[in-house]
Amino acid sequence: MPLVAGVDTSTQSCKIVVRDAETGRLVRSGSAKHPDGTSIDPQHWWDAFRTAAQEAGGLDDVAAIAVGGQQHGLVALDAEGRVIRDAILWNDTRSAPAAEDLVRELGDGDRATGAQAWADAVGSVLVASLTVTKLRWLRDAEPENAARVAAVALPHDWLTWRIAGYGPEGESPLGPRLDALVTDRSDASGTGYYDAEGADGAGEYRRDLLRLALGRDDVILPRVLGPAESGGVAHASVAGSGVDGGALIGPGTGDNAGASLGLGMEPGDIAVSIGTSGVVSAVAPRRTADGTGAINGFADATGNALMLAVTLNAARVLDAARAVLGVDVDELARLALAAPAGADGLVLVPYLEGERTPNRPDATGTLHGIRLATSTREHLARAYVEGMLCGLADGLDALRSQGVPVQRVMLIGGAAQSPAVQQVAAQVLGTPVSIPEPGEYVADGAARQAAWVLATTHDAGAPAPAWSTTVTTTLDADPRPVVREQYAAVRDIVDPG
Ligand SMILES: Nc1ncnc2c1ncn2[C@@H]1O[C@H](COP(=O)(O)OP(=O)(O)O)[C@@H](O)[C@H]1O
Ligand SMILES: O=C(CO)[C@@H](O)[C@H](O)COP(=O)(O)O
Repeated sequence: MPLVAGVDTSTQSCKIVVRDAETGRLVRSGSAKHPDGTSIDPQHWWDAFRTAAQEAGGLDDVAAIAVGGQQHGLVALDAEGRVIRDAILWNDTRSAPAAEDLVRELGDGDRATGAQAWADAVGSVLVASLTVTKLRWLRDAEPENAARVAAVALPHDWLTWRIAGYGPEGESPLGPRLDALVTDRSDASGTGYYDAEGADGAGEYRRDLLRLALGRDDVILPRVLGPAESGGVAHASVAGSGVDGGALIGPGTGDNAGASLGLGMEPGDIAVSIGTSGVVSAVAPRRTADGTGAINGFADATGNALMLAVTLNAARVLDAARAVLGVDVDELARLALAAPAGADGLVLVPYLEGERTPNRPDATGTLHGIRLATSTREHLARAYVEGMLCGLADGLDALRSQGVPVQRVMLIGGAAQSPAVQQVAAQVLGTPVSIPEPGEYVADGAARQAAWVLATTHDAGAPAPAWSTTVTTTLDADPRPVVREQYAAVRDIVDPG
């Protein structure tokens, strides 16, 4: 049976799965870490990809490959295909003032008008995460770099381009063919200069908005491929990666659309992903245009919309708790579950890295309700888990308020493996919580896309392969209203909006 590879070039690491194209059976996998930081030389992604590919036993035998990746990061390339500066990632908030400027400019000076205009145009009100704000920041803060920009890519576009053999002269077999850059509708929809539903539903770049941000629009943007359209072939001599020539390359995806494809999500399903970002997402036939900014109206990887609420503070909140307490993930979970729901009033508002939803780029976290009785390791652990999940519960409410049906929640991402996260999720989200078997669902979605691309070489209209997802545990809803009530009270004190 042919094999396919799926890659997740995420914030913290690169993960690769090799699966049977027909059944979806996992055959091999590998991963490698990325350095910390909110701006990073993309060379690290390439190095991590090659290491992960080796750990996965090489990719010589795969018939197709696709890359899912962290969204929004700005990879600015010069005419020689060189990265002009470190990529500025989705969780870098330096462009928050630029986002505000762009919102007001589109509203002729009025913020509310501008916010709705961006939501109508591209599905999202601008915050620092979106690529277009990073271009405005570049124009203002680094005009010499801005003047050198010949092409703008996202992390998954850039890695796909390198796998195809393109890159700077001397570092790649095929050289700097900028017009060979490709992307997909899902990741393009997170740039802020692509309307996934424009051009009668076909999707179109909004070069006027790109020009508004950068001051010019004479830059190459990746060609947007269809959901199962091949972007070429992996190059045979990609040094050290083990990708053999002839492997078809899929369009790739933004990571959240990748997870949605990997999980096989249908309307009514909600994915709650707890990785570096916290993401509450749902597939819908059309996006809404939420002028409040709580919901991003992106595209999925199949032709639908993907509605998301995204927080900056998720798994790393728990990493911070572990650092404070000096414990590993198992002990953090044990401590959190040893304290009562609500932690006797100890509440964390977890804006440790600023926040995106709500849009508070300069906010800091707050620990409220410290008393002698709550000054225990157990209470602290519980407060961190509950605060992080309450931010996501607010996101789920925002999705509901946009009319998104909520039938079941699937918990994924690194921190979803924590028993404390699982149990507290059932308490604060107010829905049954399903835990799919541990896995890399973004990489799985990319692999499924690769299998889909492969299938279309025999049958142009083939559907995505019907791989199944195994749910290992389902927790009944276990609502504890006190947790969200006291969180909301403290949140509204520290962040009156
Ligand atoms: N059992 C666990 N409990 C809590 N956090 C965990 C656990 N396992 C992994 N993590 C955390 O999950 C994060 C990595 O998740 P991942 O989804 O791979 O992130 P990303 O996709 O953003 O790179 C890390 O911050 C890690 O510490
Ligand atoms: O910004 C978003 C989505 O809008 C994030 O979800 C990024 O796409 C990063 O994802 P992870 O690496 O945390 O999974």
